[in-house]
Amino acid sequence: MTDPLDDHDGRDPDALRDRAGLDPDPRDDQHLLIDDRVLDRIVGYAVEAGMDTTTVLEIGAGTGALTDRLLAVADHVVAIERDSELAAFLRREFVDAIAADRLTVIEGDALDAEWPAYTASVSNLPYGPSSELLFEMLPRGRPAVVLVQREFAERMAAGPGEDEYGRLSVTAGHYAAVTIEEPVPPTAFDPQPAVESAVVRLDPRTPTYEVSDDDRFFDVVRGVFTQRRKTTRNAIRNTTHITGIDDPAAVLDALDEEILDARPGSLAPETFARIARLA
Ligand SMILES: C[S@@+](CC[C@H](N)C(=O)[O-])C[C@H]1O[C@@H](n2cnc3c(N)ncnc32)[C@H](O)[C@@H]1O
Repeated sequence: MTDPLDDHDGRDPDALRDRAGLDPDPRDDQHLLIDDRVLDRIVGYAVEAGMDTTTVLEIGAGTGALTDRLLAVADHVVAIERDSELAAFLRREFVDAIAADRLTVIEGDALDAEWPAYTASVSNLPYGPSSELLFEMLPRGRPAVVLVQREFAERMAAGPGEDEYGRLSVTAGHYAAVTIEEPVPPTAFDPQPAVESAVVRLDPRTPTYEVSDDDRFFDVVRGVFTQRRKTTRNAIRNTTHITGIDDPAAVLDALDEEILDARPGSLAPETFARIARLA
């Protein structure tokens, strides 16, 4: 990978943490990324993928180690941070970038705050709400590079037949191609999380299948995967209260035996779309 931050002498993450003078609290999902190389590579993945960096949204800016590197490649960065002391620190630390109208700091919960229009999102997401935040992000159709728990990343990126394949894979894949760029060990953070993390790239795409109604499609995926150990035939029969399928017999009649005998974990997203259309 070429290094888009080659000429950028990034702020040292340890020095940022010391200047902020706060003890990051894991109960508030505060795991600061302190490995310079990982920080640089996260930004590198966005640049290499050709993401439009006119306005980059960062959720959970912490002490600004990633924000600093984003400012080196973006025209404008919007950083949302829930912790009021960290938001105040960011405003002090990046006073020049704010004055130059290159950085906006929004203090608040990213699940409640109004998000600005943005061209790409690059974030070390808070673990607790990462799923909700991603599903806020994905329908907006903007590319993203996010750091999330590795197990979560693997479930998002999995394909049919893989152990991790499930509702999360089909739903995320409906909006974007999901690529795991690299695993990140707990030692890259302060304080260290209990689990491994991974950097994930999300490239928005239009699905190769058609659904008449996204919500109906997601209900079918959710319902059928609640019975992942059953055959698809039984999963469709048993979950009409979730899928909203009015006439399961008609849906079963229209599907091939091969699909009906298979477990939900081996069905391609196209097949879920077909079931949703039949429903
Ligand atoms: C994993 S840390 C990342 C910090 C920094 N970006 C870094 O990479 O070192 C997540 C940050 O998100 C903040 N945070 C947690 N929940 C949040 C929420 N719901 N909305 C906005 N920020 C949140 C935490 O205070 C913390 O600063």
